[in-house]
Amino acid sequence: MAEATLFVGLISGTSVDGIDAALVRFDGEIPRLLSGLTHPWPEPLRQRILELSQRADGLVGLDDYGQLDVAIGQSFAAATQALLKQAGISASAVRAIGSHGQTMRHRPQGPQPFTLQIGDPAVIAETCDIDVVADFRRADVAAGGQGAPLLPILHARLLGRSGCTTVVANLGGIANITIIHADGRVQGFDTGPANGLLDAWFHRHHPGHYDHDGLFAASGRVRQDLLQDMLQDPYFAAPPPKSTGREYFQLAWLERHTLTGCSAEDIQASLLELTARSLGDAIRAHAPAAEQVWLCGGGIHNPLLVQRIAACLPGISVDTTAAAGIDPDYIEAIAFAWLARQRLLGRPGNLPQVTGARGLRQLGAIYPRPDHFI
Ligand SMILES: Nc1ncnc2c1ncn2[C@@H]1O[C@H](COP(=O)(O)OP(=O)(O)OP(=O)(O)O)[C@@H](O)[C@H]1O
Ligand SMILES: CC(=O)N[C@H]1[C@@H]2OC[C@@H](O2)[C@@H](O)[C@@H]1O[C@H](C)C(=O)O
Repeated sequence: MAEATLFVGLISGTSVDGIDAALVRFDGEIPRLLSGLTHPWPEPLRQRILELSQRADGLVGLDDYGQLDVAIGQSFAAATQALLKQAGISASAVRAIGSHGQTMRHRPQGPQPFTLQIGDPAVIAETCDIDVVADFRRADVAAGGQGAPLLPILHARLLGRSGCTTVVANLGGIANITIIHADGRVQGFDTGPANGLLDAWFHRHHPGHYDHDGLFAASGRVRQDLLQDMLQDPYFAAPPPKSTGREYFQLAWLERHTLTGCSAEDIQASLLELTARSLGDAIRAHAPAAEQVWLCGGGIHNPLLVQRIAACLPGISVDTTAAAGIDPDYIEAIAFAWLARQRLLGRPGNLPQVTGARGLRQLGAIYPRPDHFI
């Protein structure tokens, strides 16, 4: 029997801007995006996620936690149904859904390291009548890894070019890079904050979720004293493997620096420059031979951010992955479809040299659809 080739990938990232859903067909090993959409969060649910995922004390009642897990699962199911309707595809044509869920906490260090992605996969399987693979990060963390970033393995397969050092930079809530060295070696880590901090500062001063086209940042000027102070954070110079999240790079982090005398727009400009500088510094330090940088993630729609990143990387060609035929807005959702397929085929999904895990691991747990006994 021919192998079923349609998969759905779902993720809500650290920007919590919406649920990205991708319908993916595999031509052999290569995933092709057939249809994609970003399903909006109900606003109260989005606010709740943002509040809890950044709360320093992490306090949440068990009832609250359980309900949030189910509510997020219901929204992920609704995203899938909207995607299949848009594509004119029935649930029975889809082999499986790979659901990343919503990251609420990421603490891969310490005596009990953990990473927490929620959005009840059983609810998604039951509602959509499709097998679900979820909880992709835990096995890597249990094996001593960071559990993130997970995309480097796919970035390397899709965008690696032998003889050319290539970097893929994702501008999400957090920024992360994959380095594919000319000899094929792959590295990857989170470089620091991106849209999460930009969105939070913007939203404190304006209605709306983000600084559209970077106009607010463009109206301010970069405060070098503040920028240099922020760049002193030990995260930036720490060696990989490393990963971070919104529980660290958030407004409380910004407010630990001296902001007196800085206007709101100066701080927006300085945060944007921090994103560009920390990314550029990481690329120059870890990929000095880089010739090509491919950008993806929501930050590519911020022209000022893209311009500042290119300015931090003189002599390197900087383009979005669209120029390589990969939709920069859906590469993460495509990756979770790909990871679900890896799991069903019994293949590993992590790259130990990236995450620091003790070895290759199958990632994700399977939640079968109602009539599927396996
Ligand atoms: N026109 C625009 N101008 C400025 N910023 C934009 C624009 N469009 C999108 N963005 C930014 O992109 C963000 C969404 O990015 P993205 O969807 O990659 O985040 P994410 O999936 O949560 O990220 P990740 O999981 O990688 O952390 C928005 O919150 C916003 O900051
Ligand atoms: C714990 C977690 O959700 N990490 C995300 C986050 O968003 C960007 C960056 O930080 C990256 O490390 C990761 O997401 C992508 C999908 C990854 O694992 O490659």
